[in-house]
Amino acid sequence: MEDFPCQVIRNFSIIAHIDHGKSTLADRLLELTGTIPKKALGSNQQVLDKLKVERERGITVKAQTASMTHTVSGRKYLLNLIDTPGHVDFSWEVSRSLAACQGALLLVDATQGVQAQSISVFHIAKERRLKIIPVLNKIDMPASQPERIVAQLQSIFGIDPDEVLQISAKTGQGVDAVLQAIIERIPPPSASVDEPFKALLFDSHYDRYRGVISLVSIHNGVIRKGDKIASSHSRKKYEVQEVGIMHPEELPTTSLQPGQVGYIACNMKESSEAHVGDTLHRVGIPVDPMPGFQPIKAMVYAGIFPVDTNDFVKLEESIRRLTLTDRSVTCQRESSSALGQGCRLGFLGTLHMDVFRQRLEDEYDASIIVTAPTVPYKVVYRNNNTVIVSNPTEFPDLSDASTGVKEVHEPVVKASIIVPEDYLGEMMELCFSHRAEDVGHRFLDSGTTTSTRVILTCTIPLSEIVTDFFDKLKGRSSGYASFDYEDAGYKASDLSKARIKICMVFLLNGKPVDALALIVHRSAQQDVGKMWVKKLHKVIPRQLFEVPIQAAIGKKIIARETLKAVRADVTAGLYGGHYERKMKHLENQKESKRRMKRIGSVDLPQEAFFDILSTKAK
Ligand SMILES: Nc1nc2c(ncn2[C@@H]2O[C@H](COP(=O)(O)OP(=O)(O)OP(=O)(O)O)[C@@H](O)[C@H]2O)c(=O)[nH]1
Repeated sequence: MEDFPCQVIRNFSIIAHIDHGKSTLADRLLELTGTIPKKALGSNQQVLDKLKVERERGITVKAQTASMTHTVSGRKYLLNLIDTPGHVDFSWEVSRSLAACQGALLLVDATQGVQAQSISVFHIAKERRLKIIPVLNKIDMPASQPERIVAQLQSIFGIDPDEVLQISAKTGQGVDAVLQAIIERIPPPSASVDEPFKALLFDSHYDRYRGVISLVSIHNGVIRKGDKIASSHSRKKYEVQEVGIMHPEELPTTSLQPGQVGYIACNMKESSEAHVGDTLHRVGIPVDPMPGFQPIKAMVYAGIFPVDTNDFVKLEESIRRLTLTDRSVTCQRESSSALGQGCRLGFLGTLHMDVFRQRLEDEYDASIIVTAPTVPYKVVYRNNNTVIVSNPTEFPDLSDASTGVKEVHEPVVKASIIVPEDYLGEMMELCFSHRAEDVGHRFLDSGTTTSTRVILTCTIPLSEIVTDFFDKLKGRSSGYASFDYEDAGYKASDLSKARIKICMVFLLNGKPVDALALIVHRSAQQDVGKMWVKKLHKVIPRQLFEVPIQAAIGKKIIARETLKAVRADVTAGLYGGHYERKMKHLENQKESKRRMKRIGSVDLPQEAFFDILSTKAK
C-alpha cells in the first residue's frame, strides 16, 4: 500500500436514482480494471449486490466498497469505489458513503432522464463539495434520448454539456472514458503521512469469527497490524488485528496509508461499538474528531412476533444478529396479549421494513407476524410532558378528557414527485387526498419536447405515505412518477380539528386483538371501522361458536359483523366410504389447525393475519 501515495488515490461513489445502473457500472469498472474476472458476471448477477434480497429485488440495500487499480500513462492509480443504495429509505447510507469520497459519478438513465432521487443525491453530493462527473447510461437502448437528457442536466443542475459522458454499462461502451475521467477530474484526498493517525469510520459489518470489521477512510497517518487505536466517541481502546482493502472481497495488507480506504479488524465484540461517523486515533495521541453523522431516525415502526410463541428467544437472537449488519434498525421488546412476546422495530421506511422482514425469513428461517406500520407521534400533555408514541396500543384515548392530552404532533416530510406533465392533475389529487399542504410545481424541461416533465413538491404527513401511497403513485402515473422525501420535523394537529388521530381496537369474541390496533383519523373512523370488520369477517374461518367481530374506539363499538357458527365434524358428511378417506380429512383438519393462531379463543389462520396486515388501511 506504500506504493499508493495520495496523489494516485481517487475515492469516489456512484450516485443515481434506483435502477439507473449503478451496480452494473460498478461491476463493469471492476471487470475493466481486472479486479474481477469477466466470467464472474452472470447475465443478471451483480458482484456488489451481495445480499440475497438485493439480488431478488434488484435493489441495493447495503453499500459495499471495492478497491481497484488502473494504470494510465505508466502510472498506477488506486481507485476506491463506494457503492451506494438507490432507494429513498436508504438515503442515510448514501450520505454516509459520500463522506469517504472526493468525487461522485452522477449516473442518469438516458431513457428516463433525471428522476426524484437523482436530484436528492446530487444535492447531498454538492453539499459535501464532491466533484461530480455526470454520466448518461443505457445509451445502447433504442429509447434513449441523450441530447434531451443532456439538456435536462444543464437546466436542472447547471452541468456543462461537454462534461457529460455517454456510456452503456451493460455493453461496456464508453466505460473506459469513465475511468479516465475519475483519474483526471476527481481530486486526490488531501491527507498527510506526518500528522497523527486519524481515520473516519464510515461503515461496519459483523464477522462471526473476528467480530466487527470497520470500514475506514484514513485521513492522516498510517495504520498497521498491532497498532493500538482508540475511538473518539466511546474512548474504548483496541489493538489492530488485521488491516486490508476490499478487492472486492477482504484482502489483508501490511498497512493502510493516508487517503486510502479499507477495513480494520480490531476485536470489537459488539457492533454498537463501531459508531458510524466516529473518528479513530492512536492511543495517547488524540485528534480533533471529524464532524460525525446525524444519528439515524426511525420513521416507521412495526411489531414483529414469532408465529409460534415458543420461538421468541430464537426470533430475538435472529433479530439481534441481523441488526449487526443493519444498524439502522432500532429494536425494543414488546408484549401483546394476543401474540405473546415480540419486538417493536423501528425502520427508515416501509421498503426498509419489508427488506428486513424478508432477510429475517430468508437468512434465519423465522416464521413471523408483522403488525401494521405506524409512525412515531408526539403526544403533549397539559402539564407539558411530551411522550413519543410509536405503538397504537399505547396511544391515549383522546375522546377521554381525563387523559390530559393537550396536543398531538405528527411527523411530516417534504416530498417531491417528478412526472410527465400529463399526470400532474392526477398527482395533485393524490397529494391532496393524503392531506398534503404547500403543494407547488415547476417545469423541468423547457418546452422543447413533446412530453414535458414537472416536479411537484409538498409537505405531507409521514403516516400518509407509509401505507399505500407509493403503490398509488406508481399506479396512477402508469409507473412514470418518481418520488423522494426528506424529514421535515413534526407538525401539530389541533385537538379541536376533526383530523385528529385516534386508536381503533378490534375485538374478536369480545377480546381485543392488540396486534390489529390502528391509529386512524377521527373523520375516517366509521369507514375504516366498517371496512376492517368486513375484511376480518371475510378472512376468519367460521368457528364452532358464533363470533362477534367488532371495531371499538375507547369503550364505544363503532362497527360489528357476526361470524356464524359451523359444525366441526369434518367427517360428518362422509357416509360409508373408505377408512383412509376419513383419516385424510382428519389429517387435513389437524394440519390446518397447526397453522392456526389462537386469538381470544378464536382460531385465526396465519394467512388471515398476513392478509389483514398487508392491507394498507389508513
Ligand atoms: N440496456 C441496458 N441496460 C442496463 C444498462 N445498465 C444497467 N442496465 C439494466 O438496468 C437494470 C438496473 O441496473 P442496476 O445496475 O441493477 O441498477 P442500480 O442502479 O444498481 O439499481 P439499485 O441497486 O436498485 O439502485 C438492470 O436490469 C440492468 O441490467 C445499460 O447500459 N444498458
